[in-house]
Amino acid sequence: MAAPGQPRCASYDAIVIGAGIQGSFAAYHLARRGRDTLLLEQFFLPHSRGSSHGQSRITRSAYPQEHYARMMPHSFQLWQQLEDEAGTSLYRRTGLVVLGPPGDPELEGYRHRVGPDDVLNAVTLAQRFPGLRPRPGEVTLWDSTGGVLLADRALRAVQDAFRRRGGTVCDGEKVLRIDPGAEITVTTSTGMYRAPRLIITAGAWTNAVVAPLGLHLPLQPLRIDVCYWREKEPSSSGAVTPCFIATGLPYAPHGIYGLPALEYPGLVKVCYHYGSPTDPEERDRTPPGSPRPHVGLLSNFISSYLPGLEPQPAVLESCLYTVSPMSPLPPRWVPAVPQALIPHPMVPPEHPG
Ligand SMILES: Cc1cc2nc3c(=O)[nH]c(=O)nc-3n(C[C@H](O)[C@H](O)[C@H](O)COP(=O)(O)OP(=O)(O)OC[C@H]3O[C@@H](n4cnc5c(N)ncnc54)[C@H](O)[C@@H]3O)c2cc1C
Ligand SMILES: O=C(O)[C@@H]1CCCC=N1
Repeated sequence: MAAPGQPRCASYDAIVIGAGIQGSFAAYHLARRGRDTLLLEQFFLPHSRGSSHGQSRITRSAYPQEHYARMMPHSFQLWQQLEDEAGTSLYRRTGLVVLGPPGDPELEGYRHRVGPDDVLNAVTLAQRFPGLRPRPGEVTLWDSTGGVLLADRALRAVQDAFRRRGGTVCDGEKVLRIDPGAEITVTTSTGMYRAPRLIITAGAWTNAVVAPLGLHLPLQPLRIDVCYWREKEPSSSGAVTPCFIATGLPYAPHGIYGLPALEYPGLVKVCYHYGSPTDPEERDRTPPGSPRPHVGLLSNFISSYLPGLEPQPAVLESCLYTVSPMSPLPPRWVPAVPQALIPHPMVPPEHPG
């Protein structure tokens, strides 16, 4: 224990910066492999300042991106593993409808991820998702593995499982400095820690964390309007609609997605899959009356595709995306991360058998 007034300096096998879903799972899997791990978080947990808060996220198999699609079988196994360990359900299988104009590149990216029987005709769509009204000629695809991850519950579950496996969570501790070396030293607002391995999962604050190391990654934090829309007629009790993703909309080039009413009874979450550039520290400092252009395009969409919802949001919350350049990074791009920051070869991931 450090002398009074001096920061304590504890040593670990690994340190993870940022207790969002990425860092919390990284720490949990390190602890599963017997690594003595410290998970550092600047805000007291739980918090709603980053990207992982809220009740719901979509998960699915049908990603146009090959690397995501390839990960998903193992991802579903890992979710099941955590549900079994935590003794709670984290994934609600609702099915997912992807809709868009024939020939839309993103829709075609989905098409070859689903089977021929998963191209829905109007009758089948009406049975599975009665409130959704595609435009004439639009294609609707079905991903039966699509569903809702209970995000807040998942975050608690993985952090609790990490602690149960001997992991240390220090929240309300902001990382101020990283000194690379064979033993990396991490200095926070109240302590100093050392480990041979460091994982940085700081989300929208990543560049603020790595800047003192002379690093700047091409990342752009975005403020996301999280919108919930009231059902004009309460859906029959217990009825859970599928999730959906709408692509190829000229007025919404990044796509629109929706999840069934979960967080707030009678309110359906429908959001635009993009946002406004922001500083993570300024996300909620939008002057009253600031324009929210994405809410307007969502109202337009809802009036046409989801006429059972009131076309004005009943609840408006905020979240953060951190996006990298839309175009694939040139092959030569490798972050010039000091060697000391690159984790030593760890125990290979458990065979995803
Ligand atoms: C509205 C919205 C909807 C989404 N929908 C989906 C979806 O349906 N499906 C899906 O797969 N994904 C979805 N996502 C994306 C997903 O939520 C994010 O990719 C994920 O939550 C990112 O997690 P993270 O841990 O990287 O970031 P974060 O959750 O932001 O975690 C980073 C953490 O690092 C901490 N931190 C930063 N700096 C420091 C520091 N100096 N010291 C200590 N701690 C620090 C922060 O406080 C934060 O807690 C959505 C995101 C949003 C915002
Ligand atoms: O990729 C997904 O499934 C989701 C869709 C909603 C917003 C973010 N990601």
